[in-house]
Amino acid sequence: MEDQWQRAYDFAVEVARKAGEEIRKAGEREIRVMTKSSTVDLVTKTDERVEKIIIGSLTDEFGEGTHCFIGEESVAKGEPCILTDKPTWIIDPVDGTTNFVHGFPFVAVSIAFAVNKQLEFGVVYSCLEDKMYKARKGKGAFCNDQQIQVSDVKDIHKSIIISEHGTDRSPEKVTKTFSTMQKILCIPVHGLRGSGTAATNMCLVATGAVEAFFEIGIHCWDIAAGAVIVQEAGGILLDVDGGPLDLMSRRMVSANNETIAKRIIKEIEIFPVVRDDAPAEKQ
Ligand SMILES: O=P(O)(O)OC(CO)CO
Ligand SMILES: [Mg+2]
Repeated sequence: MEDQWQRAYDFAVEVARKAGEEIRKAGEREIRVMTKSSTVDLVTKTDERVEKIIIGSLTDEFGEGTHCFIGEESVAKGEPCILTDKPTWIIDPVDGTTNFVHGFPFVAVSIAFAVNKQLEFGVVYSCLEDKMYKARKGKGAFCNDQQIQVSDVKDIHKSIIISEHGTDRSPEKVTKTFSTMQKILCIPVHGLRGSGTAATNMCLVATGAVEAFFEIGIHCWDIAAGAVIVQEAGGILLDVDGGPLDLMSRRMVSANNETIAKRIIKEIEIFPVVRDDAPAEKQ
């Protein structure tokens, strides 16, 4: 049924906007910061509250038990992170929590929807910029209702690449991350950037502001919505080894085209990360 999920898509946009308003208001008050996997992996009451608002709104709309949820803060509290064939919402209530805490102006709500393990649509609301990015499979990608498209640059020397440092600060991983960045910078490319939110980074690929975003260590909720947006804007998604993207692998290259993606992949120093869907004892 072609339009089966249109209501869900439209509702996701409404919910993302409501969540973004909550984040904006919360940013005007004092923010109490807690930590998760390390002292630089930050979380706030706003992350937890906004995730509850999103899941609560979706449950009220679509009924208890009809849809599954993978939410960053629910998983942090022990909920499973397994993608099944059932209709599943993949949610990051506050992507860019560190930015939110510091008032660095890129913070996004990321909501994706998958059925039979295939992403149907994605919504990223960059709430401090008031930019609503959305895309539904086969229907194009939009920012504030204007259709968006990736850049047509094929020459890596004329590109801007985005990446992040992540929250794992073990010296081996930081060394590999910086070594990759150094090699890419010295190709040379026009520039290296990082907005501090994976969801926004992917939207920047989708609008053509940058040619590629890659990262090892991101989670499925950081990239699921952005993945649909990049693809619908004409871009591609790959694993850092050049294979197909695996949403649960915590590794991703998103790019405007294969030429740029493959050139970046040549320079990426891969390090191991624990999959999002690994059993709890391996996390
Ligand atoms: O701010 P969050 O949701 O922890 O996400 C980070 C990466 O995990 C930025 O994308
Ligand atoms: Mg995130």
